[in-house]
Amino acid sequence: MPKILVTRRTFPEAAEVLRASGAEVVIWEDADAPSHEDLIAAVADIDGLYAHITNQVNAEVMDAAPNLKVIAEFGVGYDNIEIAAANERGIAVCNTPGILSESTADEAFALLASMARRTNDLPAMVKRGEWGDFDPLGYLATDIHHKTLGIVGMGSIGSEMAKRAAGFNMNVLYYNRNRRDEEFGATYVDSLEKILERSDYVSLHNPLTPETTNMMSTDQFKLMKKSAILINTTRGPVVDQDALYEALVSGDIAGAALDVTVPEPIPADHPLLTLDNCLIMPHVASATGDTRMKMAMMSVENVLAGVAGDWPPYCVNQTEIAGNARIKS
Ligand SMILES: NC(=O)C1=CN([C@@H]2O[C@H](COP(=O)(O)OP(=O)(O)OC[C@H]3O[C@@H](n4cnc5c(N)ncnc54)[C@H](OP(=O)(O)O)[C@@H]3O)[C@@H](O)[C@H]2O)C=CC1
Ligand SMILES: O=CC(=O)O
Repeated sequence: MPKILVTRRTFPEAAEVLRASGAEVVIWEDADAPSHEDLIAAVADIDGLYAHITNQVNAEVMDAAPNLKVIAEFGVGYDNIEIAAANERGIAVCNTPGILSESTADEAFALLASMARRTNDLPAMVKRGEWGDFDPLGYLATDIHHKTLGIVGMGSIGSEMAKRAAGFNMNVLYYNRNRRDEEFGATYVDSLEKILERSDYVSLHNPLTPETTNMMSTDQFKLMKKSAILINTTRGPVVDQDALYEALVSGDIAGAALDVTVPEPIPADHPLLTLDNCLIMPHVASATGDTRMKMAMMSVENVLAGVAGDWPPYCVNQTEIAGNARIKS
């Protein structure tokens, strides 16, 4: 009987499908995610790992799990998994692409709109009783319509962002390393520098990789318009947070909305939390009930296929491990 570890609580429906497969299923139900040491202890005899962003699944974890055949990440980003180590060991790595793109773009666009129309800071002012008499020059916001949105990383989520921006009559630019065939009305820009210079809003949707770590730092903020707003719903380390703080305080950019930070959770005394022009959400862009349920079911499908010796439907390293895959040995 294969054994599966689920590293966070999950929907009862997903747990039921896992258990109905006949596998032995262990679900980490604690409010806190397992520590790295807890994870190492818990994987000793597992065949499948249903993993979450809360844990780094590195070579050390993989070496503690000699039977591990498949890692099914609950999410599309899998930067928390040491993919080179999985490839070396023939462990299949899977994710949940596509199904969360619309919810994630909804949140990214909501962050953009909130920063533009000041739903981030003005309600707090009203609650403090500081709403003065009507003032034609007071509480001024920034338009969304006819402004330029720069999308960095025009993949599945970036494309959904472009569609939303079109509905708001925005001009849309995008930067990818490769120009797309389907552009959703957006205009391709061939460098990060150019898109930063030209955009009123910059929304990040590229994955976290060694190349994109600290991709947004002091030099990049200085290229942006002083009126520009940054939206980051991809991964915290894509933005150099110290440089962002300086840019927000010095006025190099006007504002930032972040769904993701370093670390997560961000400590309550972090300097970014003192700024009115910075809005921070607790990594929830995909977090609607419907979408999270679909992600859970896709993760279940992936992990069950892997422990049964089949290629998981959303395997990201099938080509790399074709010759040494544990699920086939
Ligand atoms: N906050 C949240 O809750 C969520 C966050 N995410 C994050 O969003 C990311 C994107 O997801 P998704 O849209 O599905 O991924 P996709 O793979 O569909 O799209 C990623 C895009 O980024 C581009 N890209 C890759 N590297 C670079 C680079 N160095 N510079 C510029 N563009 C680059 C790719 O194009 P090309 O290869 O041509 O460069 C591709 O178009 C995930 O990796 C995850 O980190 C996802 C879901 C929810
Ligand atoms: O952060 C979430 C993801 O799906 O990636």
